[in-house]
Amino acid sequence: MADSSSSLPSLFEKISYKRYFLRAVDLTMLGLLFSLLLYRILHMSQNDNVWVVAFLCESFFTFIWLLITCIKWTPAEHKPYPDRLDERVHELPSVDMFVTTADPVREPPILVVNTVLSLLAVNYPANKLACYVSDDGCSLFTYFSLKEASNFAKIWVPFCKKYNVRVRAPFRYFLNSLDAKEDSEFSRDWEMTKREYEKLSGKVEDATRDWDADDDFEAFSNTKPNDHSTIVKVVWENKGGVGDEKEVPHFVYVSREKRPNYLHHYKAGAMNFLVRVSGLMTNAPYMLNVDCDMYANEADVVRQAMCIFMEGSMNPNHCAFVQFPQKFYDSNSDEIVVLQSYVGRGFAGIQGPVYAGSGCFLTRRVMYGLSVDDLEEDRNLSSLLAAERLERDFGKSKEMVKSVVDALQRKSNPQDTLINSSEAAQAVGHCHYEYQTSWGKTVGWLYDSTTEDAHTSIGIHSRGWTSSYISPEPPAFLRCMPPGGPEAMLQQRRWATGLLEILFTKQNPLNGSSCKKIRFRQSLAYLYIFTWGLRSIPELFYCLLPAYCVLHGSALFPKGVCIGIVVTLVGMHCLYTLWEFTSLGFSVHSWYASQSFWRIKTTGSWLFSIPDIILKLLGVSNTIFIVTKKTISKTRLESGDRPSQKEDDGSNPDSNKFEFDGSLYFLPGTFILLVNLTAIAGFSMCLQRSSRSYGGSGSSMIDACGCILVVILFLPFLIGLFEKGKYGIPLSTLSKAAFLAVLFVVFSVRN
Ligand SMILES: O=c1ccn([C@@H]2O[C@H](COP(=O)(O)OP(=O)(O)O[C@H]3O[C@H](CO)[C@@H](O)[C@H](O)[C@H]3O)[C@@H](O)[C@H]2O)c(=O)[nH]1
Ligand SMILES: [Mn+2]
Repeated sequence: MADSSSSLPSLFEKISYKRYFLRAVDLTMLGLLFSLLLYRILHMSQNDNVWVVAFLCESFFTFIWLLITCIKWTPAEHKPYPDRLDERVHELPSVDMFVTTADPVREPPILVVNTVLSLLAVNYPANKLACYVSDDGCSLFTYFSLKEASNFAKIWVPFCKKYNVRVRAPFRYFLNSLDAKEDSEFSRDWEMTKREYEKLSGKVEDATRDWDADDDFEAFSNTKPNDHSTIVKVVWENKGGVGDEKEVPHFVYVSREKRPNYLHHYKAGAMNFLVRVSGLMTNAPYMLNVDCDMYANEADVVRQAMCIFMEGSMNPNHCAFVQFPQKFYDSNSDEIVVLQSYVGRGFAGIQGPVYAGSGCFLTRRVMYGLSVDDLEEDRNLSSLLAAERLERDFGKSKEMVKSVVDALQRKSNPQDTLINSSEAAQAVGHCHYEYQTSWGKTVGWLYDSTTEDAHTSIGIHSRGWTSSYISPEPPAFLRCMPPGGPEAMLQQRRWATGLLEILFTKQNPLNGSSCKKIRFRQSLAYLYIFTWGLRSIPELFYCLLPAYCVLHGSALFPKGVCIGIVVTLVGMHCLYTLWEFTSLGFSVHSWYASQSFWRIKTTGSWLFSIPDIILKLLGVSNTIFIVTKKTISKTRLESGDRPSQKEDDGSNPDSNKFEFDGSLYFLPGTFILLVNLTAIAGFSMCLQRSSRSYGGSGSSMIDACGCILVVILFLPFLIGLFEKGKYGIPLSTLSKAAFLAVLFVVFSVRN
C-alpha cells in the first residue's frame, strides 16, 4: 500500500490543457454551421427537395460538431512518475495479465508469442505477475508455440532485465542489428539470445509440419475450435518466487469450453473466463488486458499504471481503469492516433477515457460490478457479499464465490500452487456456467455488442467510476492494424455495428436513468462514438448531392456572399485537421490519406452497420465478430518510434495503395466516384459548348468544385480504376457501380 504522508511528492500529475484559441475555432465553426442552417431555412421556399436533403445532412453534421466541441472543451491527461513508486509504495500489488487470441491462421502464433514475451519481461517483481492466454481457436499450434516460448522466456527475461532492454518483444528488438562491434559480454549474450529466438521462431513456423506428439497435447485431440471441453494448462509456474531478475512470472494457457449452438460471446466471453480462472489462481487486484496484436513497448508500463492506482488508494478518485492510447508500429491508422490525441484527451478531461479493449489496466473489484456507492456505504458492500446474491451473480462454483469475496474485500489469497485450482478452473469454463448469472450483464465484460470494450466502458462510467489516460513517450504499447482494404473495411464495419448495438442496450447514453452516475458531458461524448454508423447516411448523401445538382441544374450551395460560409467552413476544417496531424508529427500525405480513408470507411463500411442492426432488431441474424487478419510488419525500429515517417520514405511504393476485392464495401465508393466524374464531365462539356453563365437557379462553378473535392477524396478509387490485381477495382464491382451510376444520372437529369 502507498505511504500516505503528504510530504512526499505525488505519484502522478494531472495535466489540463489550455486551449482558448482552439475553443474559439470550434465555436466559430459551430456558428458557421448554424448560419448555414439558418440560410437554408430562410430560403427553403425558393428551392427544391435537394435543399431539404442538404439541410437534414447539415443538421446532422452540426450535431456531430456540437458533440465534438463539447468533448474537446477541457482536455486533460495524467503524467505518472514511476521513479517515485519505490519511495512511496512498500509493497507493489499483483497484476494478472490477459492476452486473447482466437485463430491461429488470422493471428499467427509468433505474434502471440511476442506479445506474451513482452509482458513476461516487464520491469515488475516476477512473483507479482501472472500471464494468462485465452485461445478461442483451441489450437494445438498456439499451445505448442507458447510452451516453447516459456522455455525461451528463461533466457529472454533475464537478458532484458540485465541489460535494461526497452523494447521487450523480440521480433521488434532483433530488427535492429547490434551496434557494438567489440567482443563484449553484452554482444555475446545478444548473439546467443538472438540465436535462441531464431530457433524459437523456426519451431513456431514449422509447428504445422514437423510434429512430435506428446502426452501434454492429448487434450487437443479430436477438438474443433467450436466444439471442445475446457483446457487449462499451467505452462510455467514460478514456484516460490521472490521477484528477482531471473524469474519468469506464472504463465497459464486456457481455452474455454465451446459447443455448437451455445453463444460464446466472442472476446467478451473469453475475457470473463480469464477473470474467473485468474480469480481462482492468483486473484490479483489489478488486471492488464492486451490483444495478441500488441506488445509492451516500454518496460516500466506496469509501474506507470500503478502510479495512478496507488495514489488513488489515498485520494478516493475512484479510478477504475488506466487506458494507454493505441499506437501502432505500422502506419495504417494515423487517424486513430490523432483522434485519440484530441478526442481521447477530451474524454479524459470529463470522466475519463473510453476503455479501448487493449493496453488497459483494470481493477478487479470494479469488473465484479462494484459501484462507487458501494464503497461509500459499507452496508452496500455487505449486501453484495450475501451468499445467495453472490451465487446468483457469479455462478455456482464455491471456489469462485470465495475468490470474489476475497477480491471485494481486498484480501489477496492466491493459491499455493496453481495446479490446485485446475479442477475449479475447468468448472468455471463450462459453456453453461454463466447461465442465469450476471456475467456479461452487470459483472465482467458486457455482452450484446461486438465492441465489448466501449460497452463495458460506459457500464463502468455509469457506476460513477472515473478512468485515467496516460500517454508516455515512448509509447507504452504498440500494435498493428490492417492496411487500407477489405480487412480494414471489415473491421470498421464491426466497430460501427458494435457501437450502434450499444444504443439498443441499457447502456444507451440517451437513457438517462436516475441511478446512473455518468456525467452529462461524458454521455454526450459516448453518443459521439456510438453514432458513427449513422453518419454513413448523411455522408453518402453529401457525396452525391453536388453531382446531382450539377446534372440536374439546381443549386446546392448558397449564392452571393453567403457562399463564403461554405468556403470558410471547408477551408477552416482542412486547416484545423491539417494542424492536428502535423502538430503530432504526421506528414501532409498522412493527413490527406486519413481524410480520404475516413470518407471511404464511412460511406463504404459503416453504411453496412445499419442493415446489420436492422436485421438484429428484427431477429433475422445476429452480429458476429470476425477476427482481423494480422500480418507481421518487418519495418525497422527507429529510436523515436515514429512509425508513420518510416513507411513514407518511398522504400515500398505499394505501401500507400488501397486494396480492393469483390466485396460490397467497395460498391458505394465506386458509385460515388463514377457519378461525380460524370457530373464533372457534363459540367465541362456545357461550359465548352456555350459561354452561357451558370447563373439563375442553375448549378454553379461552386457545385462543380464540390464534385472535384469528392473525387479528390475518393482518389484511391480513381487509381483503382486503372490498377490490376488486388490494387484494382474488380470488374464485377465496377459494372454494378456503373449500372447504378447510369440510373442516378438519368434520375438527376430527368427529375
Ligand atoms: O471470438 C473471439 C474474437 C476475438 N478475440 C480476440 O479479441 C481481440 C481483438 O480482435 P481483433 O480481431 O484484433 O479486433 P480489433 O478490431 O483489432 O480490436 C479492437 O476492437 C475490438 C472490438 O471493439 C476490441 O475487442 C479490441 O480490444 C480492439 O483492439 C484479439 O486478441 C482476438 O484474438 C477472442 O478472443 N475471441
Ligand atoms: Mn486487433
